[in-house]
Amino acid sequence: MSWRRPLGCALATDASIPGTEWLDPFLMDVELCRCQFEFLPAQQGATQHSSQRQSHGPRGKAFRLQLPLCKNEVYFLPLGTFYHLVPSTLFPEPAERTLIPKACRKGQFSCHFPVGLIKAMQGPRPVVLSGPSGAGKSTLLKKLLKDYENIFGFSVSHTTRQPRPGEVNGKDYHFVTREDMLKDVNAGEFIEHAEFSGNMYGTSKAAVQAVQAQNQICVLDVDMQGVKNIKKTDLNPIYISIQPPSLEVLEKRLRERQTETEESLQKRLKAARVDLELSKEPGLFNLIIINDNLEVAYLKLKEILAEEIKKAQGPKKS
Ligand SMILES: Nc1nc2c(ncn2[C@@H]2O[C@H](COP(=O)(O)OP(=O)(O)O)[C@@H](O)[C@H]2O)c(=O)[nH]1
Ligand SMILES: Nc1ncnc2c1ncn2[C@@H]1O[C@H](COP(=O)(O)OP(=O)(O)O)[C@@H](O)[C@H]1O
Repeated sequence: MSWRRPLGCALATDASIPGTEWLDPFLMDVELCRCQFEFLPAQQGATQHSSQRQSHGPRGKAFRLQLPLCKNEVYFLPLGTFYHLVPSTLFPEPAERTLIPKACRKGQFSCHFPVGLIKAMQGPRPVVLSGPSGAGKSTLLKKLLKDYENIFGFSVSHTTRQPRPGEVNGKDYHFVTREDMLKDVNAGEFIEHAEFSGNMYGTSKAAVQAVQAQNQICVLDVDMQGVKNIKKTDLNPIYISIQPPSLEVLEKRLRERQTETEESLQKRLKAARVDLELSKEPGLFNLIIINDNLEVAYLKLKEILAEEIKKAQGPKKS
């Protein structure tokens, strides 16, 4: 077989739940944490892979396990007499995925997992890039997406602002009317949304899921309101603020970019002052990068993301 043995782990479940006694309770001496989970039929999942939609033998469809703590799906893998819980990123060919016994497909289970495994299953964390307009977020992001094409994926936001020359609908943004965006916001389709410089911006659930379904590190470019709102979700990203060396430099860059009217430029500068002030809040960002020299800033960005990049690259196939 072409896959590596995943982190060894079996499950201990509540003996009170019928049908789970086959799960091996050998987790006697590992560090444990407890969490609730639920089996969901694959077709109800928001982040299905096409392979999951296939039928997997006489007992029906493959089932995925959605753990509140985990971004990745996980599967049961029978190894000998034990059932091992493994993240889908480590999984072999779809045909080798196992089926979960019928009795376990419904309801809530209480399980014990080794903390290390939970961490492994969480996969790479998303990344939030924030900072004043004109600080260099898009420039750094584009470099990252180019150098790590299959590792990072951009969460394409919605906005009501007009496209700039060269911007592509569906790639840079989903350009929408305020009416449409409000409708979708009210329908609960957004993780967060904000008003910036007279326009609406927002991250849809679908935008993040589209990236995560590819097992890529999801990168979000959001303003300060976005940062605060994402903090209230369970996305658990790494927060990075990209900042200019000074407001004067910021103004110069924005003017030279030639994308703004005098009015929108002034609005951006005003927002930048507030942004820089708010970003001083301790703990708000994991890292603040002063983008003076682009190459130096890019190196710092890669440095803080090194661990996530390694996780996303996954174990070497043997
Ligand atoms: N909250 C939030 N802010 C966003 C989103 N997308 C973009 N922004 C922010 O909106 C602001 C304006 O973006 P944009 O009009 O593209 O101008 P630019 O940042 O100067 O290129 C920037 O601070 C972005 O980080 C989003 O989905 N949510
Ligand atoms: N380190 C830098 N030195 C000089 N110019 C820069 C640097 N970083 C970005 N720029 C330029 O500044 C402008 C604003 O950068 P951009 O990436 O569009 O910012 P943001 O996405 O944060 O609004 C762009 O014209 C970009 O080419």
